[in-house]
Amino acid sequence: MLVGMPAPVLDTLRGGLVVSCQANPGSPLRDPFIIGQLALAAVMGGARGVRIQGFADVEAVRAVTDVPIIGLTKTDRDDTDVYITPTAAEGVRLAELGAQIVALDATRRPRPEPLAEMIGTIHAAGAQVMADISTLDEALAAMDAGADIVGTTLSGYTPYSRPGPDPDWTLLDELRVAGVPFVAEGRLNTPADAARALTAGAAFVVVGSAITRPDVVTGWFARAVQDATQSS
Ligand SMILES: CC(=O)N[C@H](C=O)[C@@H](O)[C@H](O)[C@H](O)COP(=O)(O)O
Repeated sequence: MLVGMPAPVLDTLRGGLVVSCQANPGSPLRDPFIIGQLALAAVMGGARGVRIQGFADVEAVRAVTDVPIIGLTKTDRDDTDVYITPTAAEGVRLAELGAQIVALDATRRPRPEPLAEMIGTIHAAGAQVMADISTLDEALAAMDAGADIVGTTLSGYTPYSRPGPDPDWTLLDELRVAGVPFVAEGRLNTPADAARALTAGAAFVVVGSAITRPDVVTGWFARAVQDATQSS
């Protein structure tokens, strides 16, 4: 059984729902004030924590709520495909702004900084580390490197992991059998998916698009309506 460092903040999330409040580039919701309101609405609905992207949004959300924040950056770089919190400096800044947990890319793709060093630096800044992975091997390596928990966030987003559109239920099973503490995240698009993920062994679940990306959810409905129209 692999066990991360003592995890008081992570423990408060155990068995609960975390809502990812992020807006894609170009979305009319991409504004720190709006992300703060989305976070408040999520907490009102029962979210125990929130997952927030970018310094301005973490700062805005911390100003309006005390719930645990999983912070991350999304940084496009020319030198690597790693884009979720690619450097320790970004992780430290997120911690300074109020993220108790920092999420970072722990895939095996070439990375700008060694994973273990990054995790050590973020721990020293007082935050816990959620390692976003896409395969079991990456999860095991991330725990060896000192991560507190892994997240299935990047399954389907690396060229070698299982593609969507469904959640990667196989990966959840593999993590549970291997005894890796994990968060289920990615394409949990219904309450039944979220409940199933907990039954499958997840410490807690993170849901994003289905709750906080109305543009994406509208697309699901619009396509279904269009398909129905064409087949009638
Ligand atoms: C792959 C990637 O960059 N995922 C991001 C990570 O923070 C977010 O865009 C997702 O919304 C989040 O993981 C939740 O997933 P879903 O929106 O499927 O519930």
